[in-house]
Amino acid sequence: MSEERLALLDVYIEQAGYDEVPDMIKGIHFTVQQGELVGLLGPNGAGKSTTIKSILGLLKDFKGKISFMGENKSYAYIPEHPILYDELTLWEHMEFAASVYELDRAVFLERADDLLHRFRLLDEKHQLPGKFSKGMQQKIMLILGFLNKPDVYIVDEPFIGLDPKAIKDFLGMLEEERKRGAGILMSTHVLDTAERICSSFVLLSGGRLVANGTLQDIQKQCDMPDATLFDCFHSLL
Ligand SMILES: Nc1ncnc2c1ncn2[C@@H]1O[C@H](COP(=O)(O)OP(=O)(O)OP(=O)(O)O)[C@@H](O)[C@H]1O
Repeated sequence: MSEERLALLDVYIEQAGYDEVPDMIKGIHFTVQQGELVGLLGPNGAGKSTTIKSILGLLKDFKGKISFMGENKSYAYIPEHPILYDELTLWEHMEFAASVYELDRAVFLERADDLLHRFRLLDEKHQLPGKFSKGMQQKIMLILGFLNKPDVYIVDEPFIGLDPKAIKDFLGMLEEERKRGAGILMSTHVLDTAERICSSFVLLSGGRLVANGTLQDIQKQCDMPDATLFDCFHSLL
């Protein structure tokens, strides 16, 4: 990534956590630049979700600074577990999101149609998503996230539950958004996909930052010049 690119998200976490352990994560800083896809990696319990909660402003004892920059200073959060209203249809969810984002009606209708088509949910648009499969519900979260075309995406483990076609559609959409200039932070355990699609990585362990940089930077840090991300990950942890 070139140095002149704008940092859209600047994360500086001095410490954050929960009542019992207020410093569950500590000393974590990194940026997400325009057009960059940053993989947030680490074993179970490493602090990935806590980092995301800190960025979203959900932790009361947070110490540090989170700065969103960019044209609109807008972001979308795509959670790991779908959060849906039982009494709203898929289309009503989309209309609700559009009104929160204050999207122009014509823009909304065009994007909505495109997204429903891409994720193959056109036939289900007037149905209640409560009875949809987990993967279909996950696709709704992706659709709602992509609707606003924000500056920054924060995506928590998107691959679990999606079928291979949906993963391909999702990755295609991410690529388009990167090309548009959006920055993406994505937590995942799927290291081979992360290695293929991410431009840089933030590796956490035990609530601390273990590595931050491109695959090349991380290979250098491990002194394993041709190693895969998977091998570097295990060497560093
Ligand atoms: N609400 C909470 N209250 C207290 N401790 C919590 C809470 N949520 C998470 N933790 C603890 O914070 C630590 C980091 O958890 P976190 O969910 O951030 O890890 P993660 O890297 O996202 O893990 P996974 O890959 O399993 O999702 C863990 O030790 C966990 O037990």
